[in-house]
Amino acid sequence: MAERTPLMAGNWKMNLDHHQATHLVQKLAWTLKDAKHDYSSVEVAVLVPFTDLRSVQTLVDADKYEIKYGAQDVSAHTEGAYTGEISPVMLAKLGVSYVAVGHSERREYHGEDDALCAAKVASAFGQGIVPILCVGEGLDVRKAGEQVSYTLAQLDGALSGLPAEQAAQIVIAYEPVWAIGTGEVATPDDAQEVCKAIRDRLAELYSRDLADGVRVLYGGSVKSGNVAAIMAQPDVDGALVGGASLDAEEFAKIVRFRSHDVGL
Ligand SMILES: O=C(CO)COP(=O)(O)O
Repeated sequence: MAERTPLMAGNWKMNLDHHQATHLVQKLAWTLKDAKHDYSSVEVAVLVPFTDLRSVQTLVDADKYEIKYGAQDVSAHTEGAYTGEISPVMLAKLGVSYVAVGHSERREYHGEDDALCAAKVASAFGQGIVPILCVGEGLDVRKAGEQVSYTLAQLDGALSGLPAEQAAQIVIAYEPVWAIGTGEVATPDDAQEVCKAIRDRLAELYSRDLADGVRVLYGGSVKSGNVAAIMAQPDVDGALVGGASLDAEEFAKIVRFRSHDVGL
């Protein structure tokens, strides 16, 4: 099986202005440095508000931090009369590595559908930015036991037409909507069930080899106290962390999930 470097990505959502962003990234970098964190063993990224990106870029470049950064959304277009949107070209100029696409809050509050997600995935890749495609079911779907088919339909829709070279780079985040910001974390088995189904679908759509190289993250109320059990699942390759990523020490503990077992 291909080696997959775990990715811990903090999704700040609409929190922290550019001053606060600088403080948090600095504190995170120092905390991880003190702990001698090896970024090649667990990759670290923060997905920040657009208005924070330039400040975060300046800091990361100046201090040569290994923390990656990204945005929380991207336009499906590269330029033109799209008031309020942000082009992937602009994001690429700011050195972003990742962009979230299709977060459930975008789907719910902005009516984003799978076709738009597919366009945004293509738009990000067009500028060399890796999309973190978010999928996951709501509570009604979970109660009906249809979480796998529902999530795979979202996956199929957003990957529609995506060439294998790009699919090989994508990151998928399984975020059950009922576990987001609710404190109700999916059990490790719940996370594994859908993350495995996502990987199996990638194998069907592309190849087993490709699927084995794609990172599938879990998101939804991840904290330092529950991350190790979730990461122990074979098909979970990291976490997309909301609330807990706003606290540098807590997020650093999540990044260092492997050290918890040995009490480091
Ligand atoms: O939506 C999420 C990350 O994208 C999860 O948010 P919480 O970690 O706050 O539940």
